[in-house]
Amino acid sequence: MLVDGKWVANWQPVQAADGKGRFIRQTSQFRNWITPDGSPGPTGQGGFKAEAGRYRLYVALICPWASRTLMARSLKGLADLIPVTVVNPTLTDEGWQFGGYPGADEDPLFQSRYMHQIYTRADPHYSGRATVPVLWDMRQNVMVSNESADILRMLDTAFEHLAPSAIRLYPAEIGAQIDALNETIYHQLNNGVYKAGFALSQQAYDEAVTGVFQMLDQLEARLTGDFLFGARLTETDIRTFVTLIRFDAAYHGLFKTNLRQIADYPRLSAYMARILALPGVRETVNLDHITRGYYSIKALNPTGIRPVGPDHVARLLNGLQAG
Ligand SMILES: N[C@@H](CCC(=O)N[C@@H](CS)C(=O)NCC(=O)O)C(=O)O
Repeated sequence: MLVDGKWVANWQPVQAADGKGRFIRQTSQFRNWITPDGSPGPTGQGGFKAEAGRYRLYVALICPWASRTLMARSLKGLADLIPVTVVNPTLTDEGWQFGGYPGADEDPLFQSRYMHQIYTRADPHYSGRATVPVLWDMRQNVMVSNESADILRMLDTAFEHLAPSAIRLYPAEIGAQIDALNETIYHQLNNGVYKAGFALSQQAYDEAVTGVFQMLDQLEARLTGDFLFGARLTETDIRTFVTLIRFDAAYHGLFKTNLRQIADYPRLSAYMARILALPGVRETVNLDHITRGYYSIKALNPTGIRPVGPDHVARLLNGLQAG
């Protein structure tokens, strides 16, 4: 991580835990919003007007939080307006690295070697982890946001006048319900799998894994329609999908969330395939980056050996053309 702009200690997945060995995820620090006219958003500073080609999204294809934003970018038809840079999936001692792997990009803006250099460019005294996603303003050379939940929301509304879209990921009239379901899914599932995988005690693991499967059971029961809120796709579906698609291939083995697989849940499996088949979604999923990335986390898998299966995820993805 960075302390006062300097990289300290080799990269470790867990830098913070509570007294009971529970993994604590850090809070994002760059919280500005792009808006249609550059007026300030709910947090941070103003001055980030929606413009074609002005902003760049830095992502890792292994990362569910980054993939949320990639999916929103695709589904909202913003691919031509917001270019993307993909980091190398392998976690190094200095965190995310650019280039050097099929499907990974060099940093086109500053030729940085590591993602942490983007953070010190944004703030020479930054202290914290150098996470993805990062939304970067190429006009002012500043970081707009490193919080995927906020980026999802701004992509939903800010560019509407430049790229009108029939999809509304956060319809105001069900906003409160979306917020409430997001919250539970985040704690029990999205971050729940990480809490299981990065637990430093049996108790912390037991608590986390119980939450994960309670959530999956609840979602299986809830899914009587196409999506979690019935016929329309919302951001909650995106936030759920990114965890489901990684589950059998990575979390089930590496994070020990192995009571069941998603393949054991008929409705969740059909739901995952339904979302995957939406235009532009398949292209945001790269199974090679996902397995390579997770199984490169040395603290959990010192040899870096990547398991061969399960092959049902690959079959599902290959059935929908390679990406
Ligand atoms: N709250 C952030 C979390 C992002 C995050 O934790 N990303 C992980 C990858 S999945 C990361 O970049 N980790 C690198 C690190 O922790 O050093 C968000 O949702 O945008």
